Amino acid sequence: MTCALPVTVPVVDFSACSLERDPERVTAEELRSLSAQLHDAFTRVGFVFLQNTGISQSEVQRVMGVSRHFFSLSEEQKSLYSRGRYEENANHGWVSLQAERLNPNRPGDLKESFNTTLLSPSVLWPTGGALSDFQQLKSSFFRRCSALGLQVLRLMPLSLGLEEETFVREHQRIGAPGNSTTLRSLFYPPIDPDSAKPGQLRCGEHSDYGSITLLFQSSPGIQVPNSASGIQVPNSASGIQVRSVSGQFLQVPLVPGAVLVNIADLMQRWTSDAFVSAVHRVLLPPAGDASERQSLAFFMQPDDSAVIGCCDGSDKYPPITSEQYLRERYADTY
Ligand SMILES: O=C(O)CCC(=O)C(=O)O
Ligand SMILES: [Fe+2]
Repeated sequence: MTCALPVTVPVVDFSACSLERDPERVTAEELRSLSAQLHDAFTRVGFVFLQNTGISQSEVQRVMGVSRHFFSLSEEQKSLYSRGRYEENANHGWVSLQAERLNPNRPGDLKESFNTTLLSPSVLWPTGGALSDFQQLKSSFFRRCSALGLQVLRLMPLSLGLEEETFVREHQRIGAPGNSTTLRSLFYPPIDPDSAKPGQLRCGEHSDYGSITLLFQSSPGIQVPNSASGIQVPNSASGIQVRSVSGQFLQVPLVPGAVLVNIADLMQRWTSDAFVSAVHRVLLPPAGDASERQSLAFFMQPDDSAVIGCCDGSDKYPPITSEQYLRERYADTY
């Protein structure tokens, strides 16, 4: 019998491995303790809040601010930067409202987004006026998130009895062709719930695709399953789908200054289900709430050619390349 305890997302003090700290000065005991706290969160909930990471609230606000200016451009202007225009990586660029269904059984999500996947010189960036530092802010935030994400990926193997570089060595090409790690700015416009289609959400139920995701939110909205012990993992050819048996969700609070980190599907496969890639979603605002919402998600993805098997040596999931897995998931979404 499973006992469905209500879940809260743990909050962990990350100062020992903050980007501000000299990595040479971190003690083995600090690494062990942080790794154990991540292990607890990732096995029970799949989500954790990290405080004192070195990424400041003002940095986050600047990136959200410049993103907001971009979203206020006309459709015609934004379409110059549409997703799908680069051969080096199809994911880079702007995605319009309702173009994506993260839950393929629902109408298109009521969100717009801008994906930064490539930092290469071929990229056309919006410029001028309020967007003059768009490229600089996005590129530098991308690099900061990458540095933080790699710190987390370096801590994770320790608690699993694996070698420190196990996950990091498959993330060598972040920001370059051959890796699809993406910084995504999301904009959820104000909604009149009466005009939404039946079943339509801001962001439908889904799990993320890659290794881990870092999330920064302007206001609460994201929901996770409210019961960890009811999680089941059907093993299907097209990928993992994690659901809480109860089907109920918990509203994640906002922890000011903290980064929400979650496990994604390829990491769940990699760890033979030790770490949980939990389904999450963003509902429409309640009736009468005309506020907009923004978030920044940094989706870390192993290099395209990385072959993800099970690191415990089991054959619970067949090996799959990072690129193949991502391609299958995009096919479900668009
Ligand atoms: O905007 C959010 O808070 C979450 C978005 C999300 O889960 C996603 O884009 O994968
Ligand atoms: Fe997500």
